Amino acid sequence: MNNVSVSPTPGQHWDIFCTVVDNYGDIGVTWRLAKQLANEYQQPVNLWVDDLRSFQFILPELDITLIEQQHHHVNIIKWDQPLSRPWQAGSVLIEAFACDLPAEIIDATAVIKPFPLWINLEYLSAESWIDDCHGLNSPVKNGVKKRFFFPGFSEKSGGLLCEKNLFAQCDAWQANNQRVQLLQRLGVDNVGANDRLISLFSYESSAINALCQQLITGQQLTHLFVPQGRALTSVADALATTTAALGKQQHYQQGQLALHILPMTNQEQYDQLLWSCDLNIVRGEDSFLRAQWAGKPFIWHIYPQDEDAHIDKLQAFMQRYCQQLPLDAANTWQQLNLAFNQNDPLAFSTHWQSLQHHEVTLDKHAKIWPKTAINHADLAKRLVQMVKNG
Ligand SMILES: Cc1cn([C@H]2C[C@H](O)[C@@H](COP(=O)(O)OP(=O)(O)O[C@H]3O[C@@H](C)[C@H](O)[C@@H](O)[C@H]3O)O2)c(=O)[nH]c1=O
Repeated sequence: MNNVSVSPTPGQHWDIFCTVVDNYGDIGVTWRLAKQLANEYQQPVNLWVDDLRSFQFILPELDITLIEQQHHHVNIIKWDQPLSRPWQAGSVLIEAFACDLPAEIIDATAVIKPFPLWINLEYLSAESWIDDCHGLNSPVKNGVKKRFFFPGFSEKSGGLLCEKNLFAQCDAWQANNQRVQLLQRLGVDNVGANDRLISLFSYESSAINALCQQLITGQQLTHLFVPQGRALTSVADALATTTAALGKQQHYQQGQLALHILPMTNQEQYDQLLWSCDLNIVRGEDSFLRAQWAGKPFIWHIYPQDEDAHIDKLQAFMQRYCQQLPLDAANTWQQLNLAFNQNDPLAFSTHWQSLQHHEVTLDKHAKIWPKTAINHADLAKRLVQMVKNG
Protein backbone atom coordinates (compact mmCIF):
# COMPACT_ATOMS: atom_id res chain seq x y z
CA MET A 1 0.00 0.00 0.00
CA ASN A 2 1.59 3.25 -1.14
CA ASN A 3 1.48 6.43 0.88
CA VAL A 4 -0.46 5.13 3.84
CA SER A 5 1.34 4.66 7.14
CA VAL A 6 -0.29 1.80 8.93
CA SER A 7 0.02 2.33 12.62
CA PRO A 8 -1.39 -0.26 15.08
CA THR A 9 -3.18 2.51 17.00
CA PRO A 10 -4.79 5.18 14.85
CA GLY A 11 -3.88 8.77 15.82
CA GLN A 12 -6.26 11.24 17.41
CA HIS A 13 -6.21 13.81 14.62
CA TRP A 14 -8.95 14.73 12.14
CA ASP A 15 -8.41 14.67 8.36
CA ILE A 16 -10.60 16.87 6.18
CA PHE A 17 -10.40 16.32 2.42
CA CYS A 18 -11.56 19.09 0.09
CA THR A 19 -11.72 19.23 -3.69
CA VAL A 20 -12.21 22.70 -5.10
CA VAL A 21 -15.00 22.28 -7.67
CA ASP A 22 -15.19 25.92 -8.69
CA ASN A 23 -15.34 29.24 -6.85
CA TYR A 24 -14.39 29.44 -3.18
CA GLY A 25 -17.26 27.82 -1.28
CA ASP A 26 -15.84 24.32 -0.88
CA ILE A 27 -12.56 25.57 0.50
CA GLY A 28 -14.31 28.43 2.32
CA VAL A 29 -16.49 26.06 4.33
CA THR A 30 -13.83 23.43 5.07
CA TRP A 31 -11.26 26.07 6.03
CA ARG A 32 -13.71 27.64 8.46
CA LEU A 33 -14.58 24.29 9.98
CA ALA A 34 -10.92 23.27 10.27
CA LYS A 35 -10.07 26.56 12.05
CA GLN A 36 -12.92 26.12 14.48
CA LEU A 37 -12.10 22.50 15.34
CA ALA A 38 -8.45 23.40 15.90
CA ASN A 39 -8.97 26.60 17.86
CA GLU A 40 -12.16 25.99 19.84
CA TYR A 41 -11.93 22.23 20.34
CA GLN A 42 -8.13 21.87 20.32
CA GLN A 43 -8.34 19.06 17.78
CA PRO A 44 -5.28 18.40 15.63
CA VAL A 45 -6.60 18.94 12.10
CA ASN A 46 -5.11 18.14 8.70
CA LEU A 47 -6.85 19.97 5.87
CA TRP A 48 -6.05 18.33 2.52
CA VAL A 49 -6.78 20.64 -0.42
CA ASP A 50 -6.30 19.88 -4.12
CA ASP A 51 -6.10 23.51 -5.28
CA LEU A 52 -3.94 25.88 -3.25
CA ARG A 53 -4.26 28.66 -5.83
CA SER A 54 -8.00 29.07 -5.17
CA PHE A 55 -7.38 28.72 -1.44
CA GLN A 56 -4.87 31.58 -1.59
CA PHE A 57 -7.63 34.01 -2.60
CA ILE A 58 -9.20 33.63 0.84
CA LEU A 59 -5.92 33.00 2.71
CA PRO A 60 -3.42 35.38 1.05
CA GLU A 61 -0.56 34.28 3.33
CA LEU A 62 -0.76 30.71 2.01
CA ASP A 63 2.45 29.58 0.27
CA ILE A 64 1.29 27.64 -2.76
CA THR A 65 4.72 26.02 -3.28
CA LEU A 66 4.62 24.09 0.02
CA ILE A 67 3.29 20.57 0.45
CA GLU A 68 2.55 21.15 4.11
CA GLN A 69 2.17 24.31 6.23
CA GLN A 70 0.40 25.57 9.36
CA HIS A 71 -2.01 28.48 9.56
CA HIS A 72 -4.40 29.28 12.44
CA HIS A 73 -3.25 26.01 14.08
CA VAL A 74 -4.47 23.95 11.12
CA ASN A 75 -2.07 21.72 9.23
CA ILE A 76 -2.74 22.41 5.53
CA ILE A 77 -1.57 19.73 3.11
CA LYS A 78 -1.49 19.91 -0.68
CA TRP A 79 -3.60 16.97 -1.84
CA ASP A 80 -1.80 15.46 -4.83
CA GLN A 81 -2.66 12.24 -6.57
CA PRO A 82 -0.94 10.01 -5.66
CA LEU A 83 -0.50 11.54 -2.20
CA SER A 84 2.81 13.37 -1.83
CA ARG A 85 2.77 12.82 1.89
CA PRO A 86 1.58 9.55 3.47
CA TRP A 87 -1.83 9.51 5.10
CA GLN A 88 -1.95 8.19 8.60
CA ALA A 89 -5.29 7.19 10.06
CA GLY A 90 -6.63 9.52 12.72
CA SER A 91 -9.87 9.43 14.66
CA VAL A 92 -12.08 11.23 12.12
CA LEU A 93 -12.01 11.35 8.34
CA ILE A 94 -14.15 14.01 6.65
CA GLU A 95 -14.95 13.81 2.98
CA ALA A 96 -16.24 17.26 2.10
CA PHE A 97 -19.15 17.50 -0.34
CA ALA A 98 -18.86 13.89 -1.51
CA CYS A 99 -15.37 14.39 -2.96
CA ASP A 100 -13.64 11.14 -3.98
CA LEU A 101 -11.15 10.22 -1.29
CA PRO A 102 -7.71 9.03 -2.47
CA ALA A 103 -7.51 5.41 -3.62
CA GLU A 104 -4.85 4.82 -0.95
CA ILE A 105 -7.43 5.52 1.75
CA ILE A 106 -10.11 3.34 0.18
CA ASP A 107 -7.59 0.48 -0.01
CA ALA A 108 -6.64 1.03 3.61
CA THR A 109 -10.16 0.03 4.69
CA ALA A 110 -8.93 -3.55 4.33
CA VAL A 111 -6.15 -3.20 6.89
CA ILE A 112 -6.81 -0.38 9.33
CA LYS A 113 -8.98 -1.46 12.22
CA PRO A 114 -10.72 0.34 13.73
CA PHE A 115 -11.09 2.66 10.77
CA PRO A 116 -11.52 6.39 11.57
CA LEU A 117 -15.09 7.64 11.81
CA TRP A 118 -15.79 8.54 8.19
CA ILE A 119 -18.12 11.47 7.68
CA ASN A 120 -19.43 12.92 4.45
CA LEU A 121 -20.04 16.63 5.02
CA GLU A 122 -22.88 17.70 2.72
CA TYR A 123 -23.89 21.10 1.33
CA LEU A 124 -26.10 23.32 3.46
CA SER A 125 -29.81 23.24 2.76
CA ALA A 126 -32.93 24.62 4.44
CA GLU A 127 -35.07 21.86 2.91
CA SER A 128 -36.82 19.63 5.46
CA TRP A 129 -35.86 16.28 3.83
CA ILE A 130 -32.31 16.64 5.10
CA ASP A 131 -33.50 16.02 8.67
CA ASP A 132 -34.25 12.40 7.81
CA CYS A 133 -30.89 11.88 6.09
CA HIS A 134 -28.66 13.57 8.65
CA GLY A 135 -26.65 10.94 10.55
CA LEU A 136 -27.49 8.00 8.25
CA ASN A 137 -24.76 5.44 7.50
CA SER A 138 -23.88 4.01 4.14
CA PRO A 139 -21.52 1.03 3.53
CA VAL A 140 -18.29 1.87 1.67
CA LYS A 141 -15.94 -1.15 1.58
CA ASN A 142 -14.59 -3.91 3.79
CA GLY A 143 -17.28 -3.34 6.38
CA VAL A 144 -16.40 0.37 6.72
CA LYS A 145 -19.34 2.77 6.63
CA LYS A 146 -19.58 6.50 6.11
CA ARG A 147 -22.00 8.74 7.90
CA PHE A 148 -23.87 11.62 6.29
CA PHE A 149 -23.71 15.02 7.95
CA PHE A 150 -26.22 17.56 6.68
CA PRO A 151 -25.78 21.18 7.79
CA GLY A 152 -29.13 22.89 8.17
CA PHE A 153 -31.42 25.25 10.02
CA SER A 154 -33.40 22.74 12.09
CA GLU A 155 -32.71 21.17 15.45
CA LYS A 156 -32.49 17.68 13.87
CA SER A 157 -29.94 18.73 11.22
CA GLY A 158 -26.17 19.22 11.54
CA GLY A 159 -26.61 22.95 12.24
CA LEU A 160 -24.71 25.95 10.92
CA LEU A 161 -21.06 26.92 11.03
CA CYS A 162 -20.60 29.71 13.54
CA GLU A 163 -17.65 30.45 15.82
CA LYS A 164 -18.25 30.73 19.56
CA ASN A 165 -17.45 34.44 19.86
CA LEU A 166 -18.71 35.58 16.49
CA PHE A 167 -21.91 37.32 17.58
CA ALA A 168 -20.05 39.17 20.35
CA GLN A 169 -17.35 40.29 17.89
CA CYS A 170 -19.92 41.49 15.40
CA ASP A 171 -21.92 43.34 18.09
CA ALA A 172 -18.77 45.06 19.35
CA TRP A 173 -17.74 46.03 15.81
CA GLN A 174 -21.12 47.59 15.09
CA ALA A 175 -21.53 49.23 18.51
CA ASN A 176 -18.10 50.89 18.23
CA ASN A 177 -18.70 51.99 14.64
CA GLN A 178 -15.49 50.23 13.60
CA ARG A 179 -16.50 50.46 9.98
CA VAL A 180 -14.69 53.78 9.96
CA GLN A 181 -11.37 51.93 10.35
CA LEU A 182 -12.32 49.44 7.69
CA LEU A 183 -13.16 52.23 5.24
CA GLN A 184 -9.82 53.89 5.96
CA ARG A 185 -8.04 50.61 5.27
CA LEU A 186 -9.95 50.33 1.99
CA GLY A 187 -8.96 53.86 1.05
CA VAL A 188 -12.57 55.12 1.11
CA ASP A 189 -12.60 58.38 3.00
CA ASN A 190 -15.61 60.21 1.63
CA VAL A 191 -18.44 58.35 3.41
CA GLY A 192 -21.07 60.63 4.94
CA ALA A 193 -23.14 59.70 7.98
CA ASN A 194 -26.26 59.26 5.85
CA ASP A 195 -24.68 57.34 2.99
CA ARG A 196 -25.71 53.76 2.37
CA LEU A 197 -23.17 50.92 2.16
CA ILE A 198 -23.83 47.80 0.10
CA SER A 199 -21.51 44.88 -0.60
CA LEU A 200 -21.90 42.81 -3.75
CA PHE A 201 -20.37 39.33 -3.97
CA SER A 202 -22.63 37.43 -6.36
CA TYR A 203 -22.42 35.63 -9.68
CA GLU A 204 -23.27 37.46 -12.92
CA SER A 205 -26.92 38.59 -13.07
CA SER A 206 -28.79 41.07 -15.23
CA ALA A 207 -30.52 42.19 -12.04
CA ILE A 208 -27.19 43.89 -11.23
CA ASN A 209 -27.86 46.21 -14.14
CA ALA A 210 -31.17 47.19 -12.52
CA LEU A 211 -29.48 47.55 -9.16
CA CYS A 212 -26.86 49.94 -10.57
CA GLN A 213 -29.50 52.03 -12.37
CA GLN A 214 -31.53 52.27 -9.15
CA LEU A 215 -28.46 53.34 -7.22
CA ILE A 216 -27.31 55.88 -9.82
CA THR A 217 -30.70 57.62 -9.77
CA GLY A 218 -31.40 57.07 -6.05
CA GLN A 219 -32.08 59.75 -3.41
CA GLN A 220 -29.15 58.76 -1.26
CA LEU A 221 -25.45 58.31 -2.04
CA THR A 222 -24.68 54.59 -2.05
CA HIS A 223 -21.21 53.10 -1.73
CA LEU A 224 -21.16 49.77 -3.53
CA PHE A 225 -18.26 47.50 -2.55
CA VAL A 226 -17.50 44.83 -5.12
CA PRO A 227 -14.73 42.27 -4.56
CA GLN A 228 -12.85 41.40 -7.75
CA GLY A 229 -14.63 38.56 -9.52
CA ARG A 230 -17.78 37.52 -11.28
CA ALA A 231 -20.20 40.24 -10.12
CA LEU A 232 -17.86 42.87 -11.50
CA THR A 233 -18.60 41.68 -15.05
CA SER A 234 -22.26 42.57 -14.59
CA VAL A 235 -21.39 45.88 -12.93
CA ALA A 236 -19.16 46.74 -15.89
CA ASP A 237 -22.02 45.92 -18.30
CA ALA A 238 -24.37 48.12 -16.28
CA LEU A 239 -21.94 51.04 -16.46
CA ALA A 240 -21.26 50.44 -20.16
CA THR A 241 -17.59 49.78 -19.53
CA THR A 242 -15.28 46.78 -19.12
CA THR A 243 -13.90 45.00 -16.07
CA ALA A 244 -10.39 45.88 -17.25
CA ALA A 245 -11.25 49.58 -17.35
CA LEU A 246 -12.98 49.36 -13.96
CA GLY A 247 -10.09 47.40 -12.48
CA LYS A 248 -7.71 50.25 -13.26
CA GLN A 249 -9.74 52.80 -11.34
CA GLN A 250 -10.71 51.12 -8.10
CA HIS A 251 -13.08 53.99 -7.21
CA TYR A 252 -15.65 55.22 -9.67
CA GLN A 253 -18.68 57.51 -9.34
CA GLN A 254 -21.80 57.85 -11.47
CA GLY A 255 -24.78 59.82 -10.13
CA GLN A 256 -25.53 58.64 -6.62
CA LEU A 257 -23.50 55.47 -7.03
CA ALA A 258 -19.94 55.37 -5.66
CA LEU A 259 -18.34 52.12 -6.72
CA HIS A 260 -15.36 50.67 -4.88
CA ILE A 261 -13.57 47.64 -6.27
CA LEU A 262 -11.89 45.53 -3.62
CA PRO A 263 -9.25 42.85 -3.75
CA MET A 264 -10.31 39.59 -2.13
CA THR A 265 -9.25 39.43 1.51
CA ASN A 266 -9.11 36.73 4.14
CA GLN A 267 -12.36 35.49 5.68
CA GLU A 268 -11.97 37.59 8.82
CA GLN A 269 -11.74 40.83 6.83
CA TYR A 270 -14.61 39.80 4.57
CA ASP A 271 -16.74 39.34 7.71
CA GLN A 272 -15.85 42.88 8.73
CA LEU A 273 -17.08 44.19 5.39
CA LEU A 274 -20.39 42.35 5.89
CA TRP A 275 -20.73 43.74 9.44
CA SER A 276 -20.10 47.26 8.10
CA CYS A 277 -22.62 47.38 5.26
CA ASP A 278 -26.34 48.18 5.43
CA LEU A 279 -27.17 45.47 2.91
CA ASN A 280 -25.10 42.57 1.62
CA ILE A 281 -25.58 40.71 -1.62
CA VAL A 282 -24.01 37.29 -1.17
CA ARG A 283 -23.91 33.93 -2.87
CA GLY A 284 -23.20 30.19 -2.62
CA GLU A 285 -23.07 28.76 0.86
CA ASP A 286 -20.53 30.42 3.10
CA SER A 287 -20.98 34.13 2.33
CA PHE A 288 -24.74 33.47 2.46
CA LEU A 289 -24.38 32.32 6.06
CA ARG A 290 -21.91 35.03 7.03
CA ALA A 291 -24.37 37.69 5.80
CA GLN A 292 -26.94 36.25 8.19
CA TRP A 293 -24.47 36.34 11.08
CA ALA A 294 -23.78 40.01 10.27
CA GLY A 295 -27.34 40.76 11.39
CA LYS A 296 -28.01 42.89 8.31
CA PRO A 297 -30.54 42.48 5.48
CA PHE A 298 -29.20 40.59 2.50
CA ILE A 299 -30.01 39.20 -0.94
CA TRP A 300 -28.94 35.62 -1.67
CA HIS A 301 -27.66 34.69 -5.12
CA ILE A 302 -27.80 30.93 -4.79
CA TYR A 303 -25.38 28.67 -6.71
CA PRO A 304 -27.30 27.69 -9.88
CA GLN A 305 -28.10 24.01 -10.40
CA ASP A 306 -29.53 21.97 -13.26
CA GLU A 307 -33.30 21.99 -13.77
CA ASP A 308 -33.64 24.96 -11.41
CA ALA A 309 -33.16 22.73 -8.36
CA HIS A 310 -31.62 25.74 -6.66
CA ILE A 311 -34.91 27.63 -6.78
CA ASP A 312 -36.51 25.00 -4.50
CA LYS A 313 -33.59 25.43 -2.13
CA LEU A 314 -33.99 29.18 -2.23
CA GLN A 315 -37.74 28.94 -1.55
CA ALA A 316 -37.15 26.56 1.36
CA PHE A 317 -34.77 29.02 2.95
CA MET A 318 -36.97 32.04 2.29
CA GLN A 319 -39.90 30.28 3.95
CA ARG A 320 -37.89 29.68 7.11
CA TYR A 321 -36.41 33.17 7.10
CA CYS A 322 -39.79 34.85 6.67
CA GLN A 323 -41.77 32.93 9.28
CA GLN A 324 -41.65 35.83 11.76
CA LEU A 325 -41.91 38.65 9.20
CA PRO A 326 -45.10 40.59 8.37
CA LEU A 327 -46.59 39.36 5.09
CA ASP A 328 -45.91 42.48 2.98
CA ALA A 329 -42.25 42.75 4.04
CA ALA A 330 -41.80 39.01 3.46
CA ASN A 331 -43.37 39.23 0.01
CA THR A 332 -41.21 42.11 -1.12
CA TRP A 333 -38.02 40.49 0.14
CA GLN A 334 -38.85 37.13 -1.44
CA GLN A 335 -39.77 38.67 -4.80
CA LEU A 336 -36.57 40.68 -4.78
CA ASN A 337 -34.49 37.55 -4.18
CA LEU A 338 -36.35 35.67 -6.90
CA ALA A 339 -35.83 38.53 -9.36
CA PHE A 340 -32.11 38.56 -8.67
CA ASN A 341 -31.84 34.80 -9.11
CA GLN A 342 -34.06 34.68 -12.17
CA ASN A 343 -32.20 37.46 -14.00
CA ASP A 344 -35.25 39.70 -14.07
CA PRO A 345 -34.18 43.38 -14.03
CA LEU A 346 -37.71 44.72 -14.33
CA ALA A 347 -39.05 42.78 -11.37
CA PHE A 348 -35.88 43.61 -9.46
CA SER A 349 -36.42 47.36 -9.91
CA THR A 350 -40.06 47.14 -8.83
CA HIS A 351 -39.28 45.22 -5.64
CA TRP A 352 -36.19 47.30 -4.92
CA GLN A 353 -38.40 50.38 -4.82
CA SER A 354 -40.84 48.66 -2.45
CA LEU A 355 -37.99 47.63 -0.22
CA GLN A 356 -37.62 51.10 1.23
CA HIS A 357 -41.04 50.74 2.92
CA HIS A 358 -39.79 47.70 4.80
CA GLU A 359 -36.26 48.70 5.68
CA VAL A 360 -36.89 49.12 9.41
CA THR A 361 -38.76 45.81 9.65
CA LEU A 362 -36.12 43.91 7.68
CA ASP A 363 -33.35 45.49 9.73
CA LYS A 364 -34.97 44.45 12.99
CA HIS A 365 -35.60 40.96 11.71
CA ALA A 366 -32.02 40.53 10.49
CA LYS A 367 -30.80 41.33 14.01
CA ILE A 368 -32.88 38.69 15.76
CA TRP A 369 -32.57 36.02 13.07
CA PRO A 370 -29.10 34.67 14.01
CA LYS A 371 -30.30 33.53 17.45
CA THR A 372 -33.29 31.75 15.86
CA ALA A 373 -31.18 30.16 13.14
CA ILE A 374 -28.43 28.79 15.35
CA ASN A 375 -31.00 26.63 17.18
CA HIS A 376 -28.97 26.20 20.40
CA ALA A 377 -25.92 24.55 18.82
CA ASP A 378 -23.59 25.37 15.94
CA LEU A 379 -22.28 22.87 13.41
CA ALA A 380 -18.88 22.20 15.00
CA LYS A 381 -20.51 21.51 18.36
CA ARG A 382 -22.96 19.05 16.78
CA LEU A 383 -20.17 17.42 14.81
CA VAL A 384 -17.94 16.98 17.86
CA GLN A 385 -20.94 15.51 19.70
CA MET A 386 -21.59 13.07 16.85
CA VAL A 387 -17.96 11.95 17.01
CA LYS A 388 -18.15 11.55 20.80
CA ASN A 389 -21.29 9.43 20.49
CA GLY A 390 -19.45 7.25 17.93
C1 LIG B 1 -15.36 38.16 -1.36
C2 LIG B 1 -14.59 37.30 -0.39
C3 LIG B 1 -15.05 36.03 -0.07
N1 LIG B 1 -14.37 35.27 0.83
C4 LIG B 1 -14.81 33.92 1.14
C5 LIG B 1 -16.10 33.78 1.89
C6 LIG B 1 -16.45 32.35 1.58
O1 LIG B 1 -15.76 31.50 2.47
C7 LIG B 1 -15.93 32.15 0.16
C8 LIG B 1 -17.01 32.18 -0.90
O2 LIG B 1 -17.81 31.05 -0.82
P1 LIG B 1 -19.36 31.06 -1.08
O3 LIG B 1 -19.94 32.24 -0.46
O4 LIG B 1 -19.91 29.74 -0.62
O5 LIG B 1 -19.56 31.26 -2.64
P2 LIG B 1 -18.86 30.56 -3.93
O6 LIG B 1 -19.73 30.81 -5.06
O7 LIG B 1 -17.49 31.03 -4.04
O8 LIG B 1 -18.88 29.04 -3.60
C9 LIG B 1 -19.80 28.11 -4.14
O9 LIG B 1 -18.99 27.09 -4.61
C10 LIG B 1 -19.71 26.03 -5.21
C11 LIG B 1 -18.74 25.02 -5.76
C12 LIG B 1 -20.65 25.42 -4.20
O10 LIG B 1 -21.33 24.39 -4.76
C13 LIG B 1 -21.58 26.48 -3.73
O11 LIG B 1 -22.46 25.97 -2.76
C14 LIG B 1 -20.79 27.63 -3.13
O12 LIG B 1 -20.20 27.20 -1.93
O13 LIG B 1 -15.01 33.19 -0.07
C15 LIG B 1 -13.20 35.75 1.43
O14 LIG B 1 -12.62 35.06 2.29
N2 LIG B 1 -12.75 36.99 1.08
C16 LIG B 1 -13.39 37.79 0.19
O15 LIG B 1 -12.91 38.91 -0.08
